Amino acid sequence: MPGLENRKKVEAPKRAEGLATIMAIGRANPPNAIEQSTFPDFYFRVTNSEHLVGLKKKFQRICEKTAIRRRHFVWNEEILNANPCLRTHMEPSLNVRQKIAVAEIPKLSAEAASKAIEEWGQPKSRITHLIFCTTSGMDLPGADYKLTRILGLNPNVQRVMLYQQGCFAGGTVLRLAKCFAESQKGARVLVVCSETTTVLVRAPSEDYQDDLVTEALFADGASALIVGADPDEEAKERPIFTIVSTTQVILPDSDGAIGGHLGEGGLTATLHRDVPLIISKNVSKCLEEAFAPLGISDWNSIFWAPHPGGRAILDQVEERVGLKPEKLWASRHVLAEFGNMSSVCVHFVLDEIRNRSTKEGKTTTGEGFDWGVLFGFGPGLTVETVILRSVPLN
Ligand SMILES: CC(=O)CC(=O)SCCNC(=O)CCNC(=O)[C@H](O)C(C)(C)COP(=O)(O)OP(=O)(O)OC[C@H]1O[C@@H](n2cnc3c(N)ncnc32)[C@H](O)[C@@H]1OP(=O)(O)O
Repeated sequence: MPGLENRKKVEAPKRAEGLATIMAIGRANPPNAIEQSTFPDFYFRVTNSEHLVGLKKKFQRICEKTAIRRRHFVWNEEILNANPCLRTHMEPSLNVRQKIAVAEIPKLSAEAASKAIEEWGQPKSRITHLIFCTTSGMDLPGADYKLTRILGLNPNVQRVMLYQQGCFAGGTVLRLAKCFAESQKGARVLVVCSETTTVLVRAPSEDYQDDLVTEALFADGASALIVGADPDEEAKERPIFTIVSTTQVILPDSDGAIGGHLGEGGLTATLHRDVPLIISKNVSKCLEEAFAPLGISDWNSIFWAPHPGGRAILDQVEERVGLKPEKLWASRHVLAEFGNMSSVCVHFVLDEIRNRSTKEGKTTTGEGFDWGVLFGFGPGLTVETVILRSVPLN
């Protein structure tokens, strides 16, 4: 049949030959930074909650246990004062939160994306796909559209917008980027995560003390990566990590352990006390399944990039898996210096790992190790496991 051959050509675009690689990493934080040691005083003062003496003491205890030193926010005291509904516990405030997030999320992402594009060193016109992920500021058209306009990307860039995924999505975006990069020769995917606590910040309440952990942990930031297969050596494209495999799983007996509900009072998060236990109990199985095809079972012989959701999660993973104390240094560092920036964190962790590897003269971008693992943890409980391969440094 004469038309059949043409149809075959249409149906089978050329795939990339190699695996997807991360070619650049950019990051951004808003300028307002608050030291965790002063945060309880600030938070209780600005929300007119100083009379809740016991609650403040509890909040101080939680803040001290977070192992966070500093967090950045797009909101500041002036914004809170100008919008009193953000300083109450549950007053209707979604319109105000939306307005701030819708304006700030694209700005923050543009800063991170510009840095990634600069490191990549190629013309923006080579970007074929955009994956944008945020838990804040749903809007039409979305933050993916706004970023495309701000950066001046091609109008035919193929966009995917992921709203409301939570912290595991730092892995999800890599899973999707790998699909795009490998299924179309020459594809270059701009991956962006941008998160703000504008949806979360509210006054403390005696009646809803679970919120204290949320207020003590989360922070604002953005990350951007360029992902593509078959690096163009002539154009000086240089891979940092290869994305070898990706999987997502819902953990057993974890229903409702992490959740978030968006309503008139903003996003209320549920973080069950057993989250660190549930994650640490299941990490070994995720590792065994992911690394079995590679014949790797010594978890100290790989580099580690787990989402620093909270200090207790890192502590319990380290203990259960039998990791040497230095294995989680990058996740602990990002937690300490930036707090839990949800989907953004794991990309900061990768950036720290490759930077320190270069600085300390290691043989590979993965601290001298060949293989590594990135874990996204989030609502469900859902885990994203991403196996990475480092690149030799010379
Ligand atoms: C949003 C997403 O999609 C993905 C995410 O990243 S979700 C975030 C995941 N992170 C977590 O779930 C937090 C993990 N937990 C931690 O890191 C630690 O438990 C912590 C830093 C919060 C506290 O440290 P700790 O070593 O457990 O200290 P501990 O002394 O036991 O607890 C301090 C106080 O916090 C309270 N607390 C601990 N975990 C709590 C929780 N999940 N909810 C409410 N209160 C909690 C304790 O009851 C205790 O209160 P008192 O002092 O009044 O007794």
